[in-house]
Amino acid sequence: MEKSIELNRLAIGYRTKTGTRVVVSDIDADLQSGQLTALLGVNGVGKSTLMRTMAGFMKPLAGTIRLLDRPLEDYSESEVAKRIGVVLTDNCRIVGMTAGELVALGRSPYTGFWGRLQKRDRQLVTEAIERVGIGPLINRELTTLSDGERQKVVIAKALAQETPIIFLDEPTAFLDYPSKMDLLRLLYSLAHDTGRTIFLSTHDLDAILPMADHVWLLDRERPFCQGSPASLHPAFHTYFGYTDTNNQMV
Ligand SMILES: Nc1ncnc2c1ncn2[C@@H]1O[C@H](COP(=O)(O)OP(=O)(O)OP(=O)(O)O)[C@@H](O)[C@H]1O
Repeated sequence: MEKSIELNRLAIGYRTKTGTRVVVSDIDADLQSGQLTALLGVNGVGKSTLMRTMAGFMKPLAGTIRLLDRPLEDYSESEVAKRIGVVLTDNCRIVGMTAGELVALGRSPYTGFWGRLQKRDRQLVTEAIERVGIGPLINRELTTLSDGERQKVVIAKALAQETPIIFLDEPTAFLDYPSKMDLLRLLYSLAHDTGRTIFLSTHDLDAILPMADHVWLLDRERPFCQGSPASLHPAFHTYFGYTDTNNQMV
């Protein structure tokens, strides 16, 4: 296992016309390859902001981010796209595009947006489609799919992108229970069998805690903390009123 991302004294938030809005500060943490790390916290605490900042979509307010042992700001956008695949909650609805075409766009960091797919690109797209089980959907237009179906397509696109690191913002949000568990098993096996770094945010404690190798906790009142699910178990109760018998969610 290696550190794939390292945060030092990171502060995240927004620069607005009236000033700076700090969402979270003093984050010291790292993500390891071969592990599934879960980012937990109540609504509005800063999970998406953190993920967007770590993916280079937003600038940190302070502190540093290192990606594969180099400062994140030293990478170009396309260099980051070859290293981090990002699945956000926007749940992509591009009019006129089929599911298969969206998955194929996962290869665009290598081919350019309009680039032709080579044999290996097509093979990776096919493998991603099979792995997520969306074969029957590939000729359907994205706008005709259910939220859960579209979510799986976006995840297949991230797999086709073949990055060593994958970020997913609430990937289980639209999924029914069997699909949720299938997806978490898939992400766990991507981490453990292929050595990828998987980093996902979720409110679904019961589903994620048995699967996660590591947990990051964001809270408005308390400093950032991280650890194994077992070591943080008392904190889940303090932070979220969670017990593992009543199916409460964060
Ligand atoms: N563009 C923006 N400008 C200013 N503040 C913002 C902006 N986007 C989000 N925020 C604020 O930043 C804080 C963190 O939001 P964020 O979306 O990161 O939370 P979250 O933990 O992902 O929430 P949820 O679980 O509801 O998705 C919130 O208070 C939100 O209102």
